[in-house]
Amino acid sequence: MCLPGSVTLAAAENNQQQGLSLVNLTCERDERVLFASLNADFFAGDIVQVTGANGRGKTTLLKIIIGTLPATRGEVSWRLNSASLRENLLYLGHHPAVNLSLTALENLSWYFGLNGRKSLIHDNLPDRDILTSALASVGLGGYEDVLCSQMSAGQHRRVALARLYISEAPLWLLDEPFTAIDRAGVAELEGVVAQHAARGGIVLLTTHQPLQAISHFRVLDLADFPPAPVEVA
Ligand SMILES: Nc1ncnc2c1ncn2[C@@H]1O[C@H](COP(=O)(O)OP(=O)(O)OP(=O)(O)O)[C@@H](O)[C@H]1O
Repeated sequence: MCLPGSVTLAAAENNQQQGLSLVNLTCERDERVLFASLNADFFAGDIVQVTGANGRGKTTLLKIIIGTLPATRGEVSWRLNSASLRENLLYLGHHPAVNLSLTALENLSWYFGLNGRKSLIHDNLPDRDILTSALASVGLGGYEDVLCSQMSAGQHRRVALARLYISEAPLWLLDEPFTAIDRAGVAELEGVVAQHAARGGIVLLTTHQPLQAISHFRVLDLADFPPAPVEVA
């Protein structure tokens, strides 16, 4: 099966066999090569920190992996135990993507397609309990019904990160997830990432901060995949 960009899906028999391969991936933007001939494999249990200086292409790489940007050359090959990338993938983008005109609970509800309308959330107590608990886990207990327009940047990020506590997707792609999060919050969230990998999940994340609370992770440094030097005649 082919998806937009350079993404293909292959069948995996179970969660443990799920994974992702980047094959000879090269990306040019505005006639500038960001990275070239990037090969990497990701397996169940992997935590991979994608590193590189500002503008090196970390966000671009994640977008290529999920198929919203095309690679110039090469292939992204997912191995999934169901045909749906959407079911298997949790992607948190660079921006928290919080709707300011909705409450924290409505935003979280919307993410999961439960139903963003307040009346239905309130009628559906089991869902509300699950979402309320997730918000409490990111330090937003008591903020369920507060409009996001009345929250800080760090709280917006926390609303988005609450998804980590209720996601059943095995594959997490997190672009700068800890931006605007205080130190205690980062340590807690690193713990959630580590637990997810310990259960057989795969996490790719970009962050400029060193990981403190995660003991086993790999680094994918985009500086290791530089474009070939231009030959001067
Ligand atoms: N919307 C865009 N249109 C064209 N080029 C873009 C666009 N966004 C980014 N770029 C280019 O792609 C390059 C890589 O950007 P990207 O956001 O992937 O970098 P990054 O490594 O995630 O950076 P940062 O650490 O600053 O978030 C940038 O240097 C920029 O020149």
